Amino acid sequence: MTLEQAKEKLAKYGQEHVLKYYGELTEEEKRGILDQIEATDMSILEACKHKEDLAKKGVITPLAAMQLDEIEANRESFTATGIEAIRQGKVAAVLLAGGMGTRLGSDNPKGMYNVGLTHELYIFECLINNLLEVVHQADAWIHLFVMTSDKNNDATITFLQEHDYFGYKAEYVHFFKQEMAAATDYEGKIYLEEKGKLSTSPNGNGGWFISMKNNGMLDIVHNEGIEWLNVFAVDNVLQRIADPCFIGATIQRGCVVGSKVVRKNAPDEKVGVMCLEDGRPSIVEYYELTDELMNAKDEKGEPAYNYGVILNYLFKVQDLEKIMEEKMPLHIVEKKIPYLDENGEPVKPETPNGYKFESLVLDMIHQMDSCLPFEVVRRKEFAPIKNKTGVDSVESARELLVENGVVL
Ligand SMILES: CC(=O)N[C@H]1[C@@H](OP(=O)(O)O)O[C@H](CO)[C@@H](O)[C@@H]1O
Repeated sequence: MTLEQAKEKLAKYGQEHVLKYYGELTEEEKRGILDQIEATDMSILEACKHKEDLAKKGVITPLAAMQLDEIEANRESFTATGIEAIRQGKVAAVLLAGGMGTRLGSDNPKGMYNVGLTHELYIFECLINNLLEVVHQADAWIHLFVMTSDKNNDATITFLQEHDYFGYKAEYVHFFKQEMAAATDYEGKIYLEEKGKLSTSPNGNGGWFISMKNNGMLDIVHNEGIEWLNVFAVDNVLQRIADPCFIGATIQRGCVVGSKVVRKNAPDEKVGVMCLEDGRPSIVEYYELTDELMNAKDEKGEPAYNYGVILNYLFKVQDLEKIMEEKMPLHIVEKKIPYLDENGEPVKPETPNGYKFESLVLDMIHQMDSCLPFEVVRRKEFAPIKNKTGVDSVESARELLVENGVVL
């Protein structure tokens, strides 16, 4: 993009200020900021002007989950169907690993965090071990796509290479980067992180499939005949990946998405809840859950929205391709964004000072025609590591790993 073109684009969105220091930049920095301006989707920034409308949901009603007793009664048959699909190469896994271990006090990618006590045991290693169990059970390799971000791509690739992918077969591991979105002040003006660099952050986990497409991953998907993608988050060290029983249940029920859920342990637990929205499957994220929904009861007096998602979804590729062109809802999140003050000095704010813009994977569920909420046993499959200590932490995950026979 030329300087003239950049100016034109910026003028359209009222963002001319980002070129304030352009005259002081080296040739390389000039190229850098022009490239960034070209790559940034600025239309989304308009969203802060009608922020209130963004999170508006339709009419929410309960959606029943397939519960543990029903799953147990059909385990053999579901598992056989799942194993068959895996052997035919129809299933791949997608690890969402664009995040950093910041909240765990680390500057590394989150997956590089060591949860071991007497020996090294990294988050990535736990996940790969879990997937390897299925590889052995099915006696077939499963393609693993790893989504990184600008912030952690090189470190992630080097780390996994250095550790020989923890025993995974290298040809079956593919990396792709998630895209970045600009971060702004409360007026929707993009911050500068450096004189020649816009402030950006990863665009949320909802961009995973588009990023796969933009990075050529769908060629692999098509060439290999992959029909199902099991998307999962880096932080849950206990989760079963490409779980044959879950795959088989989703296929047998004729659903285009499966979503692993746990029974919530408290009305305000920080998990998205499965529901119907205007009659279609949907998820209300915990920070958007109203008190009314939180406390609603069904006819048996049980909480009506009692199933929380653990961020482990099985999507049918064909249906993902159908919705690819549809616009996803935007979520605006308040955040601490490092910026340059009016004198061009870098500032690291202590409190939130602006917005970042994200699309969320859970919104894709609402774009799908059918979804099977599939209950799993919390203490066997849900040990998310969000913090260092307390709820959903390194400590609680260690306890659960030990309980499940993992030596730390
Ligand atoms: C946007 C998104 O996918 N949010 C997920 C994700 O939330 P966190 O904010 O990362 O804790 O993980 C939760 C499970 O640990 C899940 O319940 C929730 O829906």
